[in-house]
Amino acid sequence: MLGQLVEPHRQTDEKILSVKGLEVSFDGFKALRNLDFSLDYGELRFLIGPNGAGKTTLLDVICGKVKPSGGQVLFKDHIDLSKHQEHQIAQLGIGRKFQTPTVFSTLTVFENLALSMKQQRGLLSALWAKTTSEQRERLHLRLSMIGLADKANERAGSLSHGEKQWLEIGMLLMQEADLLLLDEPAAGMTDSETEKTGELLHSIAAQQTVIVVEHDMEFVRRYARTVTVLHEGTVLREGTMQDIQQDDKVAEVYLGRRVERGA
Ligand SMILES: Nc1ncnc2c1ncn2[C@@H]1O[C@H](COP(=O)(O)OP(=O)(O)OP(=O)(O)O)[C@@H](O)[C@H]1O
Repeated sequence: MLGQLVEPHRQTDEKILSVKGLEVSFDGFKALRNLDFSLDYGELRFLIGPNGAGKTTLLDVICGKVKPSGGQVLFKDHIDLSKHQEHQIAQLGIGRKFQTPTVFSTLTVFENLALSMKQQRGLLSALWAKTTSEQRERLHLRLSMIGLADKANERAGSLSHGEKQWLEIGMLLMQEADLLLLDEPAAGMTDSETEKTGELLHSIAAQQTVIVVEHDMEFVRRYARTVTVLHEGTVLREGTMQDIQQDDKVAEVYLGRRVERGA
């Protein structure tokens, strides 16, 4: 099982996510229109765009919360996500983390992670049954990855906001999701927590694929590899942050209004 965690990325042209001509309508209003988007295995992709651009709606479609009115969303080149319910999509290997952490505050950090472990057993037996040595190894690996190894026995409720966010990311990692969808993972964090989060995203992307929706342009500048800019429900531009910052159209619709250009 541990071998899965260090599996090298595949070298083929296979995409982990491939979105074509995606349309989403809310009572006739097109929140997403003719949107094309694809993601290679092991990518760390930042999704940015002005308010109402469609970022959350795109994540909602990927995780099954919103059904498209047109187009195609393929996971691993062969799974049509529009045909699956939200819980099935989670089981298929797509994990979503919302902005507000939802950890079990009366349980310890370790127990929260153990409960999230991908397994056949029910919740209670997962908590009380003995973990195998292999499972403990996975738990400790994730604990150190999220920087909470020395807080394993503390109640999650006593953690700082940033630590709760990391714990929740760790819980997603325990589910062994292949694709993680993170909504503003560094929101409300201190500077040092923000830095650790940026580093954590990069270490996750060494093994899994990550999409991050982000408003904090300083965070994007520091940690983004490839950035996709959405505007009015479709992709406006895609490229490195440097490309994006130099793009006049992006400056016009987005960056110019939110951040000083070239800063
Ligand atoms: N359930 C809904 N019903 C009606 N309209 C919706 C619904 N959800 C989103 N919208 C609209 O769809 C558009 C895209 O919204 P979305 O939340 O995806 O944008 P966003 O890029 O995530 O914005 P923000 O950065 O402000 O979170 C907006 O105009 C929004 O008002």
